[in-house]
Amino acid sequence: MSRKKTPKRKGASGPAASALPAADGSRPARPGTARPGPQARPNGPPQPGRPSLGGGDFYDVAFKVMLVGDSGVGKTCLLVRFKDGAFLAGTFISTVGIDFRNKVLDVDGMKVKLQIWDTAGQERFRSVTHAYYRDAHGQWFPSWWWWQKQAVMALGSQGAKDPTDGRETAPLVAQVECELKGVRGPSSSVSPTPWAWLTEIQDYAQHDVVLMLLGNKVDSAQERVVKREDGEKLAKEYGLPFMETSAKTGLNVDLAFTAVAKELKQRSMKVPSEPRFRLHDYVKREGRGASCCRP
Ligand SMILES: Nc1nc2c(ncn2[C@@H]2O[C@H](COP(=O)(O)OP(=O)(O)OP(=O)(O)O)[C@@H](O)[C@H]2O)c(=O)[nH]1
Ligand SMILES: [Mg+2]
Repeated sequence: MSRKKTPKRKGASGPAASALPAADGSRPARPGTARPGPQARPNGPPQPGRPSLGGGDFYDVAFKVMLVGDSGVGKTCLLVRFKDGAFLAGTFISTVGIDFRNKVLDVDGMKVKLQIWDTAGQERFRSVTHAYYRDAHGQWFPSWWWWQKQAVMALGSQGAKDPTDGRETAPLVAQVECELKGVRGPSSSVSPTPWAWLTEIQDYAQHDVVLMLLGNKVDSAQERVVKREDGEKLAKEYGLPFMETSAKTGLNVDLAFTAVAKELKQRSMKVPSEPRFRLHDYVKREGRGASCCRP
């Protein structure tokens, strides 16, 4: 789906590959600095005990999480809310290429590092995102603690208008319904077009990827066009856990990432004595309704 009036960063005509972080999470080398080769571990040579993020932030296990969805649905804002507890209000600056942030969570007494990749929703960056799905398998790091499992959080918007600047967007449910029915809408920026993300995840992500569907921007009752029940119904058709979130108010943001971290940890650890964690039940039980958290 194309977007109207998206301010572009100066000189950004496509993915600037040299400026993008490597799929293993390392940043491009500055001039005059050496870049670790693909076999280097992100935290240096293997050490007994817990690896560190560099700033004394130790963790037991690390996973890669990707945020995908159309441009403007709020991926960057969701990540900033989760990482820094803040909301990026004001002018919408569309992500160019891809970026990531790390956050370590305490999950049932274990330090779980999530390396969260914020992808660009714009069509012209699609091939960049595809490459990062593939590298999320972690073939570069044949280590037992690194990149064992992958998660993708697919975002849509529950509103028809961007409450920040009033631009129109096709809401999540309309778009996904188009995909379910195989309908191809007219190529207008507001008409729903098939939601290509689930097909893309099937094609490019790990076969046992942890998936979650998020309906973002539920903070504005006036702008909402998708009822929560409709989002839930749709997610059920795909067999996906579903949560409504708001990067603006913080509604369900920590919860969504925690749920994904719990599922990833359980799938990779398989501690027989631990009760089985059920992602669907957890989000259903713990998720809060939009009316609880007005800004
Ligand atoms: N009201 C409201 N606005 C939001 C929310 N999340 C994001 N926005 C606004 O929506 C616009 C787009 O947000 P971004 O996070 O930059 O969107 P994105 O999905 O990263 O877009 P791309 O980088 O182009 O893929 C910005 O103007 C945000 O302020 C939300 O939960 N509520
Ligand atoms: Mg973005």
